[in-house]
Amino acid sequence: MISRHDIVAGLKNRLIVSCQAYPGEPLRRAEITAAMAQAVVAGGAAAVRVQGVTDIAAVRQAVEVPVVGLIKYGHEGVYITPSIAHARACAYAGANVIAIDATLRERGEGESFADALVAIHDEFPGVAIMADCASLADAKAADEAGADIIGTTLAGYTPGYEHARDKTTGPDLDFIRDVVAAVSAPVVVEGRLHTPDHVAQVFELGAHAACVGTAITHPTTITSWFTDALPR
Ligand SMILES: CC(=O)N[C@H](C=O)[C@@H](O)[C@H](O)[C@H](O)COP(=O)(O)O
Repeated sequence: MISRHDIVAGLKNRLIVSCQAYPGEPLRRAEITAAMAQAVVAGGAAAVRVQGVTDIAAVRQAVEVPVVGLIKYGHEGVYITPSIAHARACAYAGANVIAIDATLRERGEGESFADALVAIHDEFPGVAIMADCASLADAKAADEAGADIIGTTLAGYTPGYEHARDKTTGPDLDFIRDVVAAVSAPVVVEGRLHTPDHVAQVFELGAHAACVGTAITHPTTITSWFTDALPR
């Protein structure tokens, strides 16, 4: 079996594509997510990021590339794989990498990011952990805890958090620069990468891999970018 270190090494200089539809949206069906995953892999995606056990299981069957799994539980506070039980569910569904909120915020179950990391590494040694961070403090703590990947996913999305960063238009380049300089784990840049130029920029800053969601797989938002350009 391929080790979690090999999974992460295989993502170097590659693109991960997040295939997610949100609650109530027309594309929110596992077979559609699986087809979307196949489509982005055909375009060169080296891994796919998928939310929810049903979608993770469907995508695991549909593509050969690593699946970065997460469970969103609610949409406020700590909502990305907020407990060890959620992380376990991702692993059982077939995720090769599990994305977990790595902010230093309080969480309901009282389990920290580090608790979840230790539990999953212990129970599923082949599964890598991606620390979804919102701040430099999160990234340093996650690196210290032994995260396999440091992700910039949550920068700009943690209102009220003492370490919160403003939501930049496009990627938060200052944050990315600081994280790359501060941690030893590979950095996957995720969040508001809307153009190929954004992707090129973050690799220049030292990203290990880039993860793009909305700009590739969320047609409602992409359409609104175009309708916003129509004459009024
Ligand atoms: C903040 C949060 O909950 N991010 C989520 C994480 O899984 C997704 O909604 C994003 O689409 C994903 O991070 C990719 O980012 P972007 O869609 O900007 O390329």
